[in-house]
Amino acid sequence: MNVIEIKNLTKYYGGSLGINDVNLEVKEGEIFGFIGPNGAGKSTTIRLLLGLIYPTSGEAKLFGKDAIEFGPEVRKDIGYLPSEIFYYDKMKVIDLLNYSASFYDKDCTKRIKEISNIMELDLNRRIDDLSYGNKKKVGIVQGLLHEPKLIILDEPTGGLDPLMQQKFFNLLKEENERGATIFFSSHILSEVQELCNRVAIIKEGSIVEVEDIQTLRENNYKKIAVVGDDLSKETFELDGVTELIQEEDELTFFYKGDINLITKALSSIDAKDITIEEPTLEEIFMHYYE
Ligand SMILES: Nc1ncnc2c1ncn2[C@@H]1O[C@H](COP(=O)(O)OP(=O)(O)OP(=O)(O)O)[C@@H](O)[C@H]1O
Repeated sequence: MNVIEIKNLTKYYGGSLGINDVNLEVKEGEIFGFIGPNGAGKSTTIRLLLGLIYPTSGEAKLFGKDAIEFGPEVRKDIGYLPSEIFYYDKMKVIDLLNYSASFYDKDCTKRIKEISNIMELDLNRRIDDLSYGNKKKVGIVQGLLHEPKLIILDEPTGGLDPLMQQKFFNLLKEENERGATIFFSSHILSEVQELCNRVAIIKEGSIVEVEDIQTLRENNYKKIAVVGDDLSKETFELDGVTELIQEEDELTFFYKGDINLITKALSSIDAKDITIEEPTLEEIFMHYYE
C-alpha cells in the first residue's frame, strides 16, 4: 500500500512558485528521504501533505485518503516534527506533552516517559528554561508519543548534538521496525544516506530524481583536496576525476569511481595534508543535473 501518494501537486503562493507538478509515492514501511537545497519546496510539500495549506492544483493522499477532505482523520495517524517549533513558554514540559496527548484516543503516558528517557529530556522543566536543542527534543516526543503510522520530519536534526542525533535516529529506526513509515526531509545528504531506503531530490519546486539510496551512494562523488610542495596535476588525471584545479600548493578535484584507484594516486605523492569530503548537495546537483 502507498502511505503517501502525490499526484501533479502544484502550489503557488500568489505569483511565486512553491512546488510544480510534484508526483511521489511512498510505500508502507519505507524510510523515504526528501532532499533539496533551501527554498526547493520541501516544507511546502509537507504543509500540503498535512492539509495545512491548499494546493493550487493536483492532489495528495495519505493512507489512500485525500489530505484535505480527510485531514482531521488522517492526521491522527501522523506524527509531525516541524523545522521550527514555537511553544507557550510558561508551561512545564510534561503539561505540554499531556495536552498534546489529549488529542489522541489512547493513553500515551508510558510512551512519553520512554521517549523522554531515551532523549534525556527533563519533563519537569519549564519550556522557557530549555535550550534550543532541548526544545527540539520536546518536539520529538510530541511527534512520536501516539505511536503514529506515518512520521513526517521537516529538517529535524537542527540543534541536536551528534550523540542526541544518533539516539534520535535509533529511535526512528525502532519506530520503523514497529511498522511506521517515515518521510524525512533534509538538506543534509549524509543523514539521509544513513537513514533512508529511497530518496526524492527536489530542486526549484520540481522533483529531479527518485532513487534508491544504494544507487545514490554508488553514484556519489568525493571532493578531494591535496596540499603539498611538488604536486603535479598529471598524477590525478585519471578516469573519474573532474574539475581538477591547481592553485599554488593545493590541488582540488571531484572523484567518482573505484576508491582504491584514487588512494593509490594519493599514496604516490608527498602530501602535507589531504581532505576527502562529501560534496555539498549543490555540487552534486551541478554534476548530476547540468
Ligand atoms: N508563505 C509563503 N509565501 C510566499 N512564498 C513562499 C511561502 N512559503 C514558501 N514560499 C516560497 O516557496 C518556495 C519553496 O519554499 P519551501 O519553504 O517549501 O522550501 P524548503 O525546501 O522547505 O526550504 P528550506 O530548507 O529553506 O525550509 C521558496 O521559493 C519560498 O520562497
